[in-house]
Amino acid sequence: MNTLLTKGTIAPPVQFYPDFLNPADNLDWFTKSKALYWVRGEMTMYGKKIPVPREEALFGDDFRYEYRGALIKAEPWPDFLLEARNRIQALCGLTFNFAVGNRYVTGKDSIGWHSDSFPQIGKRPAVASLSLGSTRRFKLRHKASGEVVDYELESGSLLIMLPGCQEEWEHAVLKTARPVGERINWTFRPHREAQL
Ligand SMILES: O=C(O)CCC(=O)C(=O)O
Ligand SMILES: [Fe+2]
Repeated sequence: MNTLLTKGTIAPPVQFYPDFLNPADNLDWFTKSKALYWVRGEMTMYGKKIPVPREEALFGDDFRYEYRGALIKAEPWPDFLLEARNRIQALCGLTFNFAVGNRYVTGKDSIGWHSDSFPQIGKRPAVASLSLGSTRRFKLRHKASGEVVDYELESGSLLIMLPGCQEEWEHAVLKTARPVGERINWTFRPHREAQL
């Protein structure tokens, strides 16, 4: 399965495991993910409050986290998500204490160009991204050159953004007019406890 679409001259600092999950866990974890409590939040754009174009769910170790400007206590890990976190840690030797779930219900749901960088995530973080459900296109754009590299993230695939990826690249899952089913993505991240 070759899911890298564009061959650029600059290789993004990622590790890609297209078949990370076995078929049984793949289906089971998608079903369990869908059954969690998801929230479509609000964000401010040009001074206006608009719905976030995806649903979110946050889980993590027993810490206080800062998310979208608010201090939150992440929900405790569901068993399957802890298992996912532990397997990913064992694979790459990095540690993650927080997971952000994004649920893209239709092709209209998306996440715009951004980097996962804010003080609490620490310097040069690694971020591991596990995809479940429908395939969506994940784009990486090199900040300095503008070069874009696309990955088709199929269900059960794991893409690890290594240190340097957030600093030198942006990423996005853009809206699509193609008929696509629901997709859930989990990003496992390091996160320092927020200071009050
Ligand atoms: O859905 C994805 O593949 C990416 C999600 C993402 O970039 C994020 O949560 O910061
Ligand atoms: Fe991101």
